[in-house]
Amino acid sequence: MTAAAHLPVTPPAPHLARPLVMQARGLVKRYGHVTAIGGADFELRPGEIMAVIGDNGAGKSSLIKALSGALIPDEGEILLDGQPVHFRTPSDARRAGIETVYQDLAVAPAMTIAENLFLGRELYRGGALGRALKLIDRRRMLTEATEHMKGLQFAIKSMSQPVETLSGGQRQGVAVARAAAFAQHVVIMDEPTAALGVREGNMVLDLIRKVRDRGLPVILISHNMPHVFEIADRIHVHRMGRRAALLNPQKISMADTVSVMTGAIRPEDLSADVLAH
Ligand SMILES: Nc1ncnc2c1ncn2[C@@H]1O[C@H](COP(=O)(O)OP(=O)(O)OP(=O)(O)O)[C@@H](O)[C@H]1O
Repeated sequence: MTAAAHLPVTPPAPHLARPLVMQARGLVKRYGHVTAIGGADFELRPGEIMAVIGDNGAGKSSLIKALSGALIPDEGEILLDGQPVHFRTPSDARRAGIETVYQDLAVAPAMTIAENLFLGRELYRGGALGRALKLIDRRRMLTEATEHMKGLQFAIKSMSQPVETLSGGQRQGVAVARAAAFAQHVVIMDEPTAALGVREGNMVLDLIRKVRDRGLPVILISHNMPHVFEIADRIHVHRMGRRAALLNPQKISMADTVSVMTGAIRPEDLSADVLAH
């Protein structure tokens, strides 16, 4: 037996042992003289809500675009379940199981909730011929939409209701529910509560928590600090094109977080206990 076999083995903390769902290393994106992403790192663990915060122009959107295939980085790498991926379009990212909910609601108001849930992924009846003839299986879409919404405890009377009859929060809820239905790996949400009132914003936060609790990790870009602190497991602070700090919202105050974001507190001056691991 070798000496090493006698060494005590300290198992890593359970959350550290979990593999990363998504990781970005050293991402760079330049537009002429402007560096939108300047060597950014990012990581996402299974089943967590990772908030991404940063001042205007910090480069949050650019980072998210790189992770969702809407932008091709000049340098760096993105790993999904530990494997390098090279997204050239948002469809590439969707095919890899990454769904994005954009700030400007991507719902079709005149269509029903069920149709919106299946928008671009309609179910057809009658096999290959039915698909060729575009025989949409409305009944199955309605049943599956109802089941899915029930699973998320989304209280809506009828899935055949046109989305234009819903409140802003409910519409955003439909967009979130659609992302949750099709995402295999990651849901990215860009300011999902920005245009909503207090009650509706809370409803969408609840829905995001349910998505997380069903095991899907969520990346949440938000300027709304109370929302971030209410819902995030970890906070990625983006500043000047890169990750400035990874914070633990259970340990750091909202005021200090904002100071890190604006540069009033240098990340290296933070005490170790407020950093997220
Ligand atoms: N297509 C582009 N062409 C030129 N410059 C760009 C482009 N996209 C982003 N930038 C620049 O890159 C920097 C980061 O922009 P980005 O939109 O990613 O920041 P942000 O943190 O999302 O800002 P905001 O919160 O205001 O949306 C800014 O200086 C921006 O002007």
